[in-house]
Amino acid sequence: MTSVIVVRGVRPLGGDARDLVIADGTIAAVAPAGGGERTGVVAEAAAGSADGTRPAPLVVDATGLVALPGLVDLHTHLREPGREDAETVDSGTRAAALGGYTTVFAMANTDPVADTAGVVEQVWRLGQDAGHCDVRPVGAVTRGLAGERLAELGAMASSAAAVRMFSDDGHCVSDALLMRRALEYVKAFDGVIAQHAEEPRLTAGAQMNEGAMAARLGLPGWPAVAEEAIIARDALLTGHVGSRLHICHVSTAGSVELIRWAKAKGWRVTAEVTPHHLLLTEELVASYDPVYKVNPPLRTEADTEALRAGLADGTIDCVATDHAPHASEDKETEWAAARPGMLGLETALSIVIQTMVETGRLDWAGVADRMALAPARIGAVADMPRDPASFAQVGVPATLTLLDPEARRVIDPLAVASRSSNTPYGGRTLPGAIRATFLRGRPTVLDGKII
Ligand SMILES: NC(=O)N[C@@H](CC(=O)O)C(=O)O
Ligand SMILES: [Zn+2]
Ligand SMILES: [Zn+2]
Repeated sequence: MTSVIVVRGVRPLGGDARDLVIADGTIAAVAPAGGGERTGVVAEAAAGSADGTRPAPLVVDATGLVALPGLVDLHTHLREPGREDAETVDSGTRAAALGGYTTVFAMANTDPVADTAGVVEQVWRLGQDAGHCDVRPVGAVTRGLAGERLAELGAMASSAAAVRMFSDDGHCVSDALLMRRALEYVKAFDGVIAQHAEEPRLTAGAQMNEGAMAARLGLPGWPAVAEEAIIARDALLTGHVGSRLHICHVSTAGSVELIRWAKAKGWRVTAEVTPHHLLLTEELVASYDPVYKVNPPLRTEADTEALRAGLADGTIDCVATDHAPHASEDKETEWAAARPGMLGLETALSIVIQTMVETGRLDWAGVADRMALAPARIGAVADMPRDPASFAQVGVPATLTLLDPEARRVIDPLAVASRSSNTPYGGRTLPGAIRATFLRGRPTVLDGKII
């Protein structure tokens, strides 16, 4: 039996209202809102069939909602295997679907580390079993994230998980020769190395952004140059070997300049920025509340401005959450002992609306590009259209999310889908709310709730 869904009155990328008919996972018909009743396409779908061979469809009233392509997160920590008390593949992908995501890339810093075909296949299967969104495992670059010997990159690439992105995230691949070898290795299958850019000698003992604020608070500083030195080095390396480099969680104005320079050279460098680095600044550290402790650290207002400008002009290709759940015993402690990292999946789109849409820096097509199309290209996600408009056209897989742009919601850390509660937005009122998410025609979220 074919399952049919009729989405009424939705505005793809904020444009004119449309009725969409979804059948067998793909978009089967698109008509001006209400117009399909006259031409019969939507009316026929909405009626089901009299003889019962086709069931009455699910009708979703999407009046006033904006449709975007299903969001893609290149940087999620799902914590399984190893720290299932903080997050599981199931709980993390529920959070993802509720945030409008249909694909997440699961970082390799689990226990055991995702450095073999066995572990990446396990994570990939857990994602399939949970069914809330596609899970694409990221493989470790080095064995055990130890930075000494390359992991089994080829075996992970040819495994069922078909790994294309490799990262030691949490750690920097600081050895230049190892980084060069990794870049060379992944060229064979057009893979990409995602670098956590942090020169470890320059950040030993660091607790927050280096500068006047750190001096005032008496906390050891994490200088911008520790990030920028690695970006410059790796851009040169990737240019030299002709491979693909992706920079994780870019956090400084100087990094944006370096990436602009590398792209002008024609080198294959891409970059992501997190929602929290677009919005939050180091002033929050004055509270000594570890919910604001993150790596790289929150920076200055000038940095957030440069990051917003870089994302707007495409120097920074995409937004990635760096969703980093931590159990309360690892977070609710004194600043120096707390683990770095914050939740992101359920609030990312809201923060992008606040920092990029409401400020006039991106329209909905721009949001679709930076949160879905560009990350899909970087991570080699199949089935993503090449231009923002075509995700809601006849014949394409119905992988999309419906957003109420007028909604306002107050974030309650205890009411999130994630197993952890370390959101930095607790008590804040954020714009926008996801009402529904569809993965290849199957609803994963309806009425703002997990299916
Ligand atoms: N961002 C963080 O502060 N923490 C991440 C690791 C990382 O992204 O570097 C984590 O795994 O908790
Ligand atoms: Zn990192
Ligand atoms: Zn991370």
